[in-house]
Amino acid sequence: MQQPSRLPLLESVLEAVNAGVIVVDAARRIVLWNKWMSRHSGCAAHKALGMDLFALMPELRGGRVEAAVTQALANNFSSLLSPTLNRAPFPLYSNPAAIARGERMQQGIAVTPLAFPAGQSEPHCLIQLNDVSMAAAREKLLREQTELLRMQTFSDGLTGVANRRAFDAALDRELRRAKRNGGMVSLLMIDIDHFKAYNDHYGHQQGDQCLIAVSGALQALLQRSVDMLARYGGEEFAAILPDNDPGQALQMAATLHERVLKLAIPHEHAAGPEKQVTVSVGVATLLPGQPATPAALIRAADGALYAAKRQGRNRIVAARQEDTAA
Ligand SMILES: Nc1nc2c(ncn2[C@@H]2O[C@H](COP(=O)(O)OP(=O)(O)OP(=O)(O)O)[C@@H](O)[C@H]2O)c(=O)[nH]1
Repeated sequence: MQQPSRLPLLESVLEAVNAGVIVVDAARRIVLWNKWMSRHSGCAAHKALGMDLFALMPELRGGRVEAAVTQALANNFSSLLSPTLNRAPFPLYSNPAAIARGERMQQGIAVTPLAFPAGQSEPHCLIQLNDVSMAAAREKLLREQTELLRMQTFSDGLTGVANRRAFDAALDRELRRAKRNGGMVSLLMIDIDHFKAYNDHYGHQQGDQCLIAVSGALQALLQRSVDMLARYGGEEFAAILPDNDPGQALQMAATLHERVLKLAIPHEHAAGPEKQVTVSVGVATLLPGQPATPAALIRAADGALYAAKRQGRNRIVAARQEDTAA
């Protein structure tokens, strides 16, 4: 049986394939521009053929696509352009709606020198393009979901500040760092006064709003990236202040205490004379070289908080330095 010519068959394949196919010659003139390219660029083959690729799409000049084409033609090197680094160098659109939105397709691009039998032809270069928009969108969604899960794992659902798990990890990390560098770590335990009475009087939902307002105010005051505010328990918050000495920690405790007062949240059974929500704060500091464990530092700050409660609430008490040591 006589074999039919393979050329028309190859041409049909090139036209039908679900990928962009461009071939340029040594002078970077387009010698092949398949249907996929026409459809997604809006430029028909009869217009593209014979043109310098970089005159047809000037924005490709000086970029990675031009560098890859030059490498292919001059040095016979292939290149794969990472879709992460080169999201959409060609002005290509997935569909008419995307054109209307001005939203380019994200592209996977391979640039390959075309092999001809030695000496038979000047070098040519094949550029293959794939629409990776869907894969990129899926990847973006996955990244967002991962970030959301990470946030949920380490943040408190009600207030959005760090949760106990994140607090434990951060305190451990900061104590290790302090030990390595001979640094300090201060810890504040902050507890809303008579919160049970607040809940009983105003209801649990308003209690939740109170927790959100107080944590938001505290969080806003912790400006350094190394500081961490966490919800330690029901109505108890903890602030880790790396590199803060006892004086600085007391100053920060006073600022936080004052800020909660300024919220002026009415509290019928308040600890202070103003009948508004107040906090008690316990402060402890690990000094350079002082042996300490997270448990010892928490115990010291908690003990100071307990003392503040005993002394009448709405106040700040610092732990004795020897109570901080492990
Ligand atoms: N609304 C609300 N209340 C909470 C939440 N978590 C804990 N609580 C309440 O916080 C209250 C804490 O009460 P206590 O531990 O007796 O302390 P307190 O009434 O604040 O008294 P002092 O700390 O001694 O001033 C309890 O009534 C808990 O039900 C929460 O997520 N939302």
